[in-house]
Parts: sequence; structure tokens; C-alpha cells
Amino acid sequence: MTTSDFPAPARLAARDLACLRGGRLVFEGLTFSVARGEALVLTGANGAGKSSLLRQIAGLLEIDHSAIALEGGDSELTIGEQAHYVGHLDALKPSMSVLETLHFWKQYFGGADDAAVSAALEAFALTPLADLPVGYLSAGQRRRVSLARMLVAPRPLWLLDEPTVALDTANISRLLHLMKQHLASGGIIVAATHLDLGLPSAARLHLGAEVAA
Ligand SMILES: Nc1ncnc2c1ncn2[C@@H]1O[C@H](COP(=O)(O)OP(=O)(O)OP(=O)(O)O)[C@@H](O)[C@H]1O
Repeated sequence: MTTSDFPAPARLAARDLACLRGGRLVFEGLTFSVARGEALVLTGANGAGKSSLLRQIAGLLEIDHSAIALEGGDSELTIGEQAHYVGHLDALKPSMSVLETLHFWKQYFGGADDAAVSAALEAFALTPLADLPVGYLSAGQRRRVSLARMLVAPRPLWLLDEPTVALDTANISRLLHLMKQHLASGGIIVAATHLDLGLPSAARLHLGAEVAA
């Protein structure tokens, strides 16, 4: 499996980024830079704004577009269109099989290579489950299908919100292996986590205290 079929942007850079949700300031003045081949791990208490930041980068929350840039990326595409975002919700249709789901996502993401679907199944040990409807899967199995989406069409930026939730030890290892491979291919990862992912040389960004109600 290669994730390198994308023009690798030089860096994801944010300057003086703020986040307002429901009329409340979650964070402000956030400045960071993640270069090609690097990971940024977001830490912080519940409510500190980790998910919000990932959703801002993915273009799922309103943002001041001058505050964030994917430098050296495809200028025709938004940052979200150059990213895979895996959030808390699995976004899977229960009646579709695992295989149909990954083919759907391959098409949706504009992937060109059917072999990438088989490789994605293999990468998350999903091949024996390929014909099962997603609705029959356990929480960890569903999570693996969600994560496997990232492999069906290469994109340079991976945005991962608590990616290890519901995964067993073997599948955490698989995910870490794929994350390292993505970085080695020149990709960029921003991941929110309460666990130490054990990514060597990942930078950390600690978001401030939970905003009081
Ligand atoms: N849809 C929303 N409307 C208003 N406020 C929201 C909304 N979603 C989240 N918030 C608020 O934004 C703040 C940041 O939430 P966010 O989910 O980004 O935190 P987090 O650091 O990811 O937390 P956790 O570790 O619990 O996942 C919280 O105070 C939360 O209540």
C-alpha cells in the first residue's frame, strides 16, 4: 500500500487561529506549523477544542480562511478536499457491505484504483468481513472500516479524532504502522488523542483548559 500518489504539500500552517462555538470562545491565538512528513498531536482536557480544531481544518466549521493554509498544496482544492477526516462518528450506512462501503468512498473521493480497495481491506484485516453489512459489525470493526476509507484514495493530510477508540492492540499497531507509512510518503497528520500514540518525533499542541459553562 502506498499513500504517496499525491503532491505532498510543504506544510500546514495556522496563524492566530480562533474558534468560537455557540457564541463562546473555545480558543484563540493558535499558531502552529506541521511540515511534510510530520505529525502534530493535539492534547488537552475535554472541551479544550481538539475536535473543533480538526473540524476547522477539514472545512466543517466556519473559519477565517486567512488564518490557515496548506502551503504547497493543490491551489484548485480546499484544504478539506486534500484531507481525510475521521471523526467520532463512523459515517457508515448499516445496509452496505464493507466492500460496497469502501468502493463507495473510493468513488466519492475520486480514487482511480480498484486495487486500493483490496489493499485497504488487507491493511485493516477486513478482508474476511468484506461481504458483511456494516450494521453487523462491532464498534472496533466499524472503526476499522472508517479508517480504511483513508486508503482508498490518497490524500496528503490526515485529520484524526481519537483514532484508536474501540480498536484492540493489534489494530492500534496496524493504524500506527499506516500512520508512519503516510508520514514517510510525505503526508501530514494532525491527530487528537488522550493516548500516547507512540509516534516518534510527533510535535504536540496542548490546548487550554475546558471552557467553564
Ligand atoms: N455544536 C456545538 N455548538 C456549541 N458548542 C459546541 C458545539 N460542539 C462543541 N461545542 C463546544 O466547543 C467546546 C470544544 O469542544 P470540542 O469537542 O472541540 O472539545 P474536545 O477538546 O475535542 O473535547 P473531548 O476531549 O471531550 O473530545 C466545548 O466547550 C463544547 O461544549
